[in-house]
Amino acid sequence: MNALAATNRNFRHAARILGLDSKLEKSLLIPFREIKVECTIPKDDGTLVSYVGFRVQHDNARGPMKGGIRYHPEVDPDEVNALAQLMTWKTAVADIPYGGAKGGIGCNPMDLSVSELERLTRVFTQKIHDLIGIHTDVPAPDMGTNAQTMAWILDEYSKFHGHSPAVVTGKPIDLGGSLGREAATGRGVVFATEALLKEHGRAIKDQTFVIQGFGNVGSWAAKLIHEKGGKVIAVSDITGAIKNNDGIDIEALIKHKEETNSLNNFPGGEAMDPHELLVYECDVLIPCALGGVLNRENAGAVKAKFIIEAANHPTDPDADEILAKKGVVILPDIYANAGGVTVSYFEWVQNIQGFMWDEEKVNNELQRYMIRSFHNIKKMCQSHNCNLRMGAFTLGVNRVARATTLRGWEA
Ligand SMILES: NC(=O)C1=CN([C@@H]2O[C@H](COP(=O)(O)OP(=O)(O)OC[C@H]3O[C@@H](n4cnc5c(N)ncnc54)[C@H](O)[C@@H]3O)[C@@H](O)[C@H]2O)C=CC1
Ligand SMILES: O=C(O)CCC(=O)C(=O)O
Repeated sequence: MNALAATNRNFRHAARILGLDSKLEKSLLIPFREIKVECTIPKDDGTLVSYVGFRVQHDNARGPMKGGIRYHPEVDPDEVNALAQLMTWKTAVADIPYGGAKGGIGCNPMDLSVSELERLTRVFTQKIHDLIGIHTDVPAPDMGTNAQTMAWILDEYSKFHGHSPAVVTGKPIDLGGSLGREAATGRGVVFATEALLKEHGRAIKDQTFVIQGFGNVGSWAAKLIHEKGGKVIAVSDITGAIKNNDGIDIEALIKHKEETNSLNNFPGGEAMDPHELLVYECDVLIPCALGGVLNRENAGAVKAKFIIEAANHPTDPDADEILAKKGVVILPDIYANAGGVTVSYFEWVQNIQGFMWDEEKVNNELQRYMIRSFHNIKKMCQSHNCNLRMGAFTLGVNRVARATTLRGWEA
């Protein structure tokens, strides 16, 4: 099922549970604005190449729209729409004063040189600079983008609007980025995992973990789990997959990846078929890469007891049903990966105040926000007798619905 159909289905299910009025339901579903722009750049060899850039601004009832920008060959309008909508519910679940947005360019960043990536980012920013802003829409990194990408957006935007560090988050520290933002999504995943496991009488140190994706989110999650004594027994990325049932030395794997740009030939692990990874025997499976990776084809074979959705929409609704029947507990994306946007909020607050927090404060506040949201989700699960995904969706949708109604927008 495509990402938008899946996200709409989850939203409608939550709206039904909440008994939302049909007009309000419709207004919450329709995006505020969809932007599609041509981005043509000269390649390093002088030839011209054109890409399509998207920014979908889904909802701003609770505050400026917020969400990452993705560079990936599979970026398409439906997926960006779905990801923007997920951001609206995610910021509401985290109870931070934002709406939701997402952007992307259909390109393969691995095929572009650094100067080509810079040109592409600057052209994209030129095309959307009037539609983003500190109090309207604040981009951040996502798959295929990073702090350097945010630095180029900040610089290009500032040419039109004056120095504006708060227009993007996930920036380099030297340009007003927050300490702790780079690790925040992975760290939030770990706080969320701890909260869930505690409820089941377990702890990270007693569990085995399988992680798909070893970029920003996957590598930080793996590193922090490893530090807490959890055994990471299999890891994959776009280059391949490795396993070691005695536990992979994650620090050594990070070093190997930095040196070789690949997981292959890591001396502390054995190569495995990447398709086997999601169905490998473990306690906790953490998808940290693409959407839709758990679907009706593979869900029946999943052996994990817990799935922590660090990626956005890794589980499609067919898989959700199959996994529920098997008793697999799923911690949904709009909660599990909210650590990134939560620290983005802290970064934005620091930029607006012109005051920098130390890293301990960032991490402590992040933990407080993640635990608070977990308990709020559990309360919704109890009130509505629903699973964690619907607990999170009803929590988020209800908050946005209340803000919409208070503004008088629903009629
Ligand atoms: N960066 C952030 O702060 C946040 C990211 N997310 C989500 O987390 C996921 C990962 O994002 P990042 O780590 O930022 O991206 P990234 O670009 O830093 O890393 C992505 C990783 O996925 C791997 N990958 C790509 N295709 C794969 C495949 N077919 N099989 C296995 N691995 C594959 C890549 O090799 C890379 O290791 C995405 O779904 C993103 O939307 C969610 C919240 C915040
Ligand atoms: O940090 C942010 O503003 C957004 C992160 C993001 O794109 C996400 O949570 O999926």
